[in-house]
Amino acid sequence: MEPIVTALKSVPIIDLTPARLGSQADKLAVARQIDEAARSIGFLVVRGHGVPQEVIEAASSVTRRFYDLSPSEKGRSRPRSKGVYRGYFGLETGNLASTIDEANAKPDHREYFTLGPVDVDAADPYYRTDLAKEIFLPNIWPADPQFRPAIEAYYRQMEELAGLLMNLCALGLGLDESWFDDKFDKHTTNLVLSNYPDQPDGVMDGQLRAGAHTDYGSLTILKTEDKPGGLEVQTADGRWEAVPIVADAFIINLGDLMAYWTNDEWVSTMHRVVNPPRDKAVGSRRQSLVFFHQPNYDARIACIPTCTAQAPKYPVTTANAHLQSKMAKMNDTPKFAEATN
Ligand SMILES: O=C(O)CCC(=O)C(=O)O
Ligand SMILES: [Fe+2]
Repeated sequence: MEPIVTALKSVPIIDLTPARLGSQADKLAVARQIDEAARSIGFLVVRGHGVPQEVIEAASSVTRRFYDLSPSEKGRSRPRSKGVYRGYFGLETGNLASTIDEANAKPDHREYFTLGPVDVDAADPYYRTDLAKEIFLPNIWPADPQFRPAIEAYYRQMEELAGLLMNLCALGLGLDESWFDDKFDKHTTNLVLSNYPDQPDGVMDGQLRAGAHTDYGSLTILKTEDKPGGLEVQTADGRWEAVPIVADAFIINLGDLMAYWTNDEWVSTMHRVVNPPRDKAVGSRRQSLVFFHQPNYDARIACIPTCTAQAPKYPVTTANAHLQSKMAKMNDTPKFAEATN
């Protein structure tokens, strides 16, 4: 049976099938729907995406198995040195609301596992500079022999879907569909597997599963679960609304770089993950597979040629400079310092 679709007019559900299998005109029609969502709410739900269900299920199930391990077993996947953004980070190591400079932001009631690109060609000189070596760090893999193949397969499927979405974004913005290609051909995307545990004892005052924030990259592809205590977006008039969970679909949202590229014609929308109601706190455990599509580290982020109706608002930057400024705030927590010592 299909889960209930929460009625929410502001986050549209878009079928990608015509963009994958149809004519150029079909593709353009889908691109227009994406453009409309991107201008109004910055979130969309996509179905007909072509990602095999078994790849999603395998990635979800190894993730679940990983989070079922004891704290000390999970701790074996912790990074061994400071500054290594790979592997397992425990509860309250991250503080998403601090990335929007929220005073008094509490660390997130979430644990996560993060990995970077899975097909780096170590012989390519691009990856051999000192900066590139800091960015393309080797991934950390837990002992479960099924974990790495399932997660790598999922990562590669997300790369393909993200490529399609970026082509559609380019078309939606009136650019050649390949406009973003050379900005993502050596992308630095992190896949974050997040777990929001049950909250039998409640949480600190003001603490959330994930504090309000915008995402830092170009776009985010999210696979999550329909559980009490879920994802909310902030609408233009400041209200928080639940994002619909649709079977066989992914939630997509734009990140800051899209707002910079488009001079705010497209929105990087504020969102958060709320706590379950107290009477549903047990059994509310929720996991998310979050693909933060992030350009090449040296990609130049400047107002794109079709978005110059107003004078450019943002100084020119690079993808990595923006990411690092956000990560420094996100990881400025006592538990992050402990975890990476
Ligand atoms: O778990 C979710 O639903 C979304 C989490 C999120 O917004 C993030 O990790 O950036
Ligand atoms: Fe987010």
